[in-house]
Amino acid sequence: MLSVEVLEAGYGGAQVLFGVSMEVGDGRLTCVMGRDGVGKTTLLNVVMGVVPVSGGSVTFEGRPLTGLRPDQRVRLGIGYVPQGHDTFPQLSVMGNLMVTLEASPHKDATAVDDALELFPGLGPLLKRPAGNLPGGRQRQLAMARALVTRPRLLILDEPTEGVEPSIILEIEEAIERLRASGLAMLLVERHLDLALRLADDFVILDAGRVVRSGTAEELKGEDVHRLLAV
Ligand SMILES: Nc1ncnc2c1ncn2[C@@H]1O[C@H](COP(=O)(O)OP(=O)(O)OP(=O)(O)O)[C@@H](O)[C@H]1O
Repeated sequence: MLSVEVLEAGYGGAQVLFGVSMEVGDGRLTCVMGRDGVGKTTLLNVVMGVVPVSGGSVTFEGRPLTGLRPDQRVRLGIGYVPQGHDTFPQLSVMGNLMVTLEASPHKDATAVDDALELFPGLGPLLKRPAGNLPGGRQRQLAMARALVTRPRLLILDEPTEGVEPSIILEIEEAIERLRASGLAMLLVERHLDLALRLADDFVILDAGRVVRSGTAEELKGEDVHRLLAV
């Protein structure tokens, strides 16, 4: 579904990713892990076209993404939930979802119902300005917005970072349900226990290079903690 090959990327003269190759298979969840600053977010931003590549390629469903803008990648079927609160803070929860629906290629309102069904905690908050919601609810809204576009690949950058424990559970459940529905996902997650519960496949980065990759089963016997410890 998503194929990254021998990717080189960075910011100006500062190279961050060195020959990174990885895949997300149909209906599979691939988790990218690694210490702070190893290039996880940069990898996601390259897939979305936010950071340009200086070498290698990114292919989605057999189509090279080179030269496509982020919004064009969304239209092709890639949903992206970046780190932090990716919502329109002044708009209500429903307003956030409707704006996204209007910008989506399909304009099928049942996509809003489906997204809200996945996050029942948002139901009583539909009229509240997004910027006034607790952090975890904002994160759920950002995920709901990405889902309204009906992506075939969903990219999540640390969806549980800074989120209240009770809402972390809800987010984990939502990711499990999306996985059961067959949605392919690319996830950056720093909590190894959570990642091991959710992921089919792993990619571990260190200093911009892939140092381990494989299925969750293959990785269980390895000393993964060593690669993630600060
Ligand atoms: N916009 C930017 N301009 C210049 N350098 C950047 C920019 N964004 C990130 N970097 C640098 O690129 C490197 C990789 O950062 P990146 O955010 O991809 O790491 P990460 O693995 O996602 O870490 P974290 O979990 O801390 O976000 C770091 O050295 C960082 O300082």
